[in-house]
Amino acid sequence: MLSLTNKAIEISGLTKMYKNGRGISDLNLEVDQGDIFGLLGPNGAGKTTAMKMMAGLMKPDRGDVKIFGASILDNYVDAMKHVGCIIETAESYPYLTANENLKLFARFYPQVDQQRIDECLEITGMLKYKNEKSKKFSLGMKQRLGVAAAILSNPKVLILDEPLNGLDVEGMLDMRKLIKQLAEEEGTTFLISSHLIHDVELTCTRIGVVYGGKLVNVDYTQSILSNYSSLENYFVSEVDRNGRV
Ligand SMILES: Nc1ncnc2c1ncn2[C@@H]1O[C@H](COP(=O)(O)OP(=O)(O)OP(=O)(O)O)[C@@H](O)[C@H]1O
Repeated sequence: MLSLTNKAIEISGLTKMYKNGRGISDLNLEVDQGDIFGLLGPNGAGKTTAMKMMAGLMKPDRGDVKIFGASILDNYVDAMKHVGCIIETAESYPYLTANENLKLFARFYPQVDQQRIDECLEITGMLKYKNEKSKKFSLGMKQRLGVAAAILSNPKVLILDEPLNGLDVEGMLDMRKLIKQLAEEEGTTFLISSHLIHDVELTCTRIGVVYGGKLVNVDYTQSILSNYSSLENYFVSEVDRNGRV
């Protein structure tokens, strides 16, 4: 049975240390339903490692992640039922069309039919490219196709690793709009990682600063911006407070 909680994601003591001593340790975090939560941190801070464990792609050394009350360790199938993700890059088969790519993904979900595929293409602005091969797509179009694949099953939680990475200004604006639209209209909860301060500021409702393998602080974007002159200043002060590595 899933518990009736408005906590979309509950992370406790999540730890993964690689043999070289790097990774992420003792991550504790709760993300409410409808939040657009941003993990902000420099390259190598541990964001991708944390997200891989949240999406069940990597086994933690310690700790657990619950998605709507279901543990990824004890109840993986129920936990993952609610999750769509793009970790590292949005992969697609280059010689297949957008539609054919989505049909391949749809095989995992018996309830996803051609109508839902078209809906996802429409939501992500890809319907007009439905029958074009993905090898011809720009990075932004590939990212959008990745999001279309990630939302096929109507997941309540979307985990997106650097979703704005490599996009041009228009691509970023589109992707940001899409994330906000899904949060507002579908109530989707987002966990996003980024090393770009400005992106996180404009996209996320809550922000967690990750630095040197630790989550150093969590706050609402509004509250940060009312206490600091910019998110950049907040970030620098949090990093300094916790000791630079
Ligand atoms: N498979 C691995 N083996 C050993 N070390 C690793 C491995 N994967 C990542 N690391 C190290 O763990 C640390 C965290 O990496 P991670 O990819 O989680 O960071 P990140 O915050 O996502 O960075 P980026 O923004 O560059 O993607 C880094 O120091 C990295 O070098």
